[in-house]
Amino acid sequence: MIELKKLSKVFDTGKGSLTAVDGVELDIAPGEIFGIIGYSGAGKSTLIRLLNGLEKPTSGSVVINGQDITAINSKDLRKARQKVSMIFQHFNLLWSRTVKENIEFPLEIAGVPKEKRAERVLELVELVGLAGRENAYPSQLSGGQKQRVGIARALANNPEVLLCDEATSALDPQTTDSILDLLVDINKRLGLTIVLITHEMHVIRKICHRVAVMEGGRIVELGDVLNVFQAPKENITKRFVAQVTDTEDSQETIKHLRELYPSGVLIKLVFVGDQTEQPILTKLIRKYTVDINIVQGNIAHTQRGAYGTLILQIKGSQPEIDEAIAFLNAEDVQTEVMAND
Ligand SMILES: Nc1ncnc2c1ncn2[C@@H]1O[C@H](COP(=O)(O)OP(=O)(O)OP(=O)(O)O)[C@@H](O)[C@H]1O
Repeated sequence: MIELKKLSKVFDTGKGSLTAVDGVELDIAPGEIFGIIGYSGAGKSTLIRLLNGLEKPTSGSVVINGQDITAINSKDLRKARQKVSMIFQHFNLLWSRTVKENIEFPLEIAGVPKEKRAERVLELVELVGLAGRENAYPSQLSGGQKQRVGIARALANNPEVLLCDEATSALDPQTTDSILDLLVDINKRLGLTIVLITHEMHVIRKICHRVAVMEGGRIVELGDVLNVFQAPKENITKRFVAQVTDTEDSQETIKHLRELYPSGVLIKLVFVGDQTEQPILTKLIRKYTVDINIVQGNIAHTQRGAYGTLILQIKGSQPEIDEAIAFLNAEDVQTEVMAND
């Protein structure tokens, strides 16, 4: 669906050149919700602007549905852009137009006849849950409602790809969740491919199937969301995962837990998918003569299944503890001893 090949963008800043996107190779499948996460300056916005042809690459190509959008003339590019639409952090609505008129705008530009436009606007208003608010002006809407207008407008010309540029960053947590639910719903109902950029791991966790982590213009880690949560490789990815799971493995945290739980073994367990629903700890306690304290726990649900971490204090004789850990590993629970007395 989307193929990025050796994609680079170098800006001439006056003080020298700056590589914002550096040799990115990426394939995004049709119907996928793909997230790109990175801190400010990582190159996410530049990458997304390259994806919709707003920015021309210095080298490499962007192929969408077999068409290289970096190698076509401006007329064809305009056409290709209709297949790729976008929603923005600050909504970018026309303030002097009502909800209905904002949604109608891209249809007018595409030359859709008036009657057809009215029909389509009605459908879109229903789809994004704005029925009854058609004649309101953006200034009369909440942030979440404004983004719903943005989504309806982006879907007006039946795009194949929806790009989301920090689409929920200006919203409160509850509204963020409702907009993310709407995106998942649209993805399922319309089979739309969604590519989003964000600096919030919560967004990736909640709706993405796969994630790429960007740093210094490069993709430094890429994978299925559940795998990345379970076993982040790069330090930057670990920091993003910690945003959501809350079980930071920093020396500071371990020291603090050790002070609170000074004896026995402190062990971190990682459960994935179906395991999160199994009574593994019950089995463990029945089988081995060890005492267990639950020190910290967390479960996160992703589009690819659940992911949980648990920190336990296990007390008992060393051979019993070793056997208990071997049992957990045999049950495919990932374990990591954080401290041992
Ligand atoms: N038009 C431009 N001219 C010069 N430098 C640019 C331009 N656009 C972006 N940059 C630089 O490219 C780098 C990547 O910026 P980009 O906006 O893509 O990052 P980002 O990950 O989206 O960060 P943010 O979330 O802060 O926008 C930054 O160092 C930025 O200053």
